[in-house]
Amino acid sequence: MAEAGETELLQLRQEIDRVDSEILRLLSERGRLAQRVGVCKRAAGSSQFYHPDREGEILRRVMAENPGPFAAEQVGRIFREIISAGLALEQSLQVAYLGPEGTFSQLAAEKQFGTSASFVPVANIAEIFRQTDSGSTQFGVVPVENSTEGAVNQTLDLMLDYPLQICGEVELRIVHNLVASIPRAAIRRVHVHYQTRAQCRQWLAQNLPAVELCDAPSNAEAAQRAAADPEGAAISTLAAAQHAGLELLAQGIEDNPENSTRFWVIGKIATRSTGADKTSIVVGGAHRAGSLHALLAPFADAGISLTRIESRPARGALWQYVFYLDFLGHQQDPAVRSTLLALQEQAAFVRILGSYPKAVF
Ligand SMILES: O=C(O)C(=O)C[C@]1(C(=O)O)C=C[C@@H](O)C=C1
Repeated sequence: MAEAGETELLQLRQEIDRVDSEILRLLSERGRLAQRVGVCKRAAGSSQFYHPDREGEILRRVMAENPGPFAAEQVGRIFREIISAGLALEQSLQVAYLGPEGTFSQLAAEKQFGTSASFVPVANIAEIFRQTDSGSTQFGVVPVENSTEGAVNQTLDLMLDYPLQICGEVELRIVHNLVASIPRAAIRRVHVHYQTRAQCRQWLAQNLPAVELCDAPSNAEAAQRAAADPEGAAISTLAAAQHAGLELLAQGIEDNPENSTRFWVIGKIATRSTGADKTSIVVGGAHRAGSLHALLAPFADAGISLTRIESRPARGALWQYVFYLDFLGHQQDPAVRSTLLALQEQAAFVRILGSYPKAVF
């Protein structure tokens, strides 16, 4: 490198060192403030240290103020980590998710809580509800719907079995990767979870038409099986691939580049209104003509946007249904409160599953 260029490089690195020291000073200051918040809460007799509503407000604000050059989502992720590290000084949060390690559920849990929380992988969705209900973990992260595959019915049904509340929402882009410890030309088998296989069908047909596709019970297990198979590859997350000692051969092989999964955070806390919230409810209508229309009319009258409607068979009543509704707004907002009152007059039953800040990024 020319001498002038080298001098500039040295100067720029000195500037970066100076800025890093300043960032560190401010991080420490923020950490101490978070500790003082913890002291205040304890003095007030509160044991609730995690506030997804407050975190949502902070992330929205810094992302809106972001002057660049980083993308707003990157800024959001960095601040999520800072908050997570601060919260770990106040309290160690235990969060149950659908394991094993390296699943999309783990990525979703980390996206919501940052990596300083303690994550507990469990074997199935029902176990996430059990652990959270019994207090073994304070929170759980459960999948609700995939943009390609639709609703996760088990999660919807379990919401009715437990007195837990939805206190957060996570949206995760689902990126699939071909991973292996052998070169692409040597692949004879691909270990893959059936949902992942459905989401990568075209790519597999075009790029690996001759390989055998072997069913695996999860993306993480697919990676483990590929690691033990001298002619095998897997489709998995990068985290699971790393865990299994596999290398990335092709990234982003899902057929639909918008492929996403939505998760709910379940727990025993209520959040306050932040101005950017959603509410989820379950309603059962009378078994008569026009009853669905009657259930939806109060929302239309109040100008409240429904973001999702899902029906499930009602238990113990043949050919009757309950409806899961998600809509914008918080149950503390006056318009939502009066709409819920109007709805209660129409419906056989209404259960509010929770109001929570909308996914921020
Ligand atoms: O404001 C609070 O209640 C805090 O505990 C501080 C803080 C933060 O770091 O900003 C930490 C954890 C909460 O989930 C929300 C915010």
